[in-house]
Amino acid sequence: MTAPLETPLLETPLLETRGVWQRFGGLVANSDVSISVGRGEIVGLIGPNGAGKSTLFNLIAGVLPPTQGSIIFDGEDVTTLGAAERCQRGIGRTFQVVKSFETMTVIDNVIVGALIRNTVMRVARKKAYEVLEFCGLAARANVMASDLVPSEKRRLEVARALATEPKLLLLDEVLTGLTPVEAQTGVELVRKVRAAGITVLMVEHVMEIVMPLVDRAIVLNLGKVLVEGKPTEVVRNPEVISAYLGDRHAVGA
Ligand SMILES: Nc1ncnc2c1ncn2[C@@H]1O[C@H](COP(=O)(O)OP(=O)(O)OP(=O)(O)O)[C@@H](O)[C@H]1O
Repeated sequence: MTAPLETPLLETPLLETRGVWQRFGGLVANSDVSISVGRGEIVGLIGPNGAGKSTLFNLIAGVLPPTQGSIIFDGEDVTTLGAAERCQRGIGRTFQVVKSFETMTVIDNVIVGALIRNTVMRVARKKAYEVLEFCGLAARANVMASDLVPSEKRRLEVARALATEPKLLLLDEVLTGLTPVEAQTGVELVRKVRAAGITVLMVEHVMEIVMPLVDRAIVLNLGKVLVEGKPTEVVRNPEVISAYLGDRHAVGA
């Protein structure tokens, strides 16, 4: 008789939040949030200002411990691990407010990320160059980060996170505030990231850009998951239209 097969790891989600709460004093920023992200997916996290998206990112990345609930990453409960340990496990992130080191060169910024995996400087530098090429920033390697234009700074944020060799990349509004051409370049970069085998969870406000890109959208409102599903379903959902999108995004409007 053959032994029953264990569930292959490939079929388990890469990320799960289970009943996650985050309270700041009396304010409930995340309320019983349970989401999952499958391996190889691009998932969009959307919702109005103050819905709790950045808070959820911080809980997933380990910046904050949740008040309640657990975070499961790659089959492991990482709830009590700090941000550096989660980065080691394979959670990479960008920040809504660009956090690159302005007084360092572009390549040195990326080396900081690469050193998390490769402590030999020569190896980290090589990795950093590869990542800059991947992100279309190789020609800017030796300029100061402060001299980059805003769209390049966003790509540098992505490059820094990619240099840590994540399994999951959390992108916090990397396409916001860009021209349509720059945003399209950003979309292509996100597609390349997924093609490289990296799962993506992204917070975005620009629906026209994010909806064609994502496989699934999760809508947060008032700290709770309002709806999740295929982008085409989500944009037609009356609750989403009323809480977030407004009539201008309603199908046929
Ligand atoms: N460190 C904190 N201390 C107190 N309140 C906080 C803190 N961080 C977030 N909040 C509050 O939690 C709520 C959710 O904020 P959060 O930044 O997660 O929302 P968001 O969906 O990311 O919004 P936006 O789209 O504007 O970035 C807001 O009311 C915010 O003021």
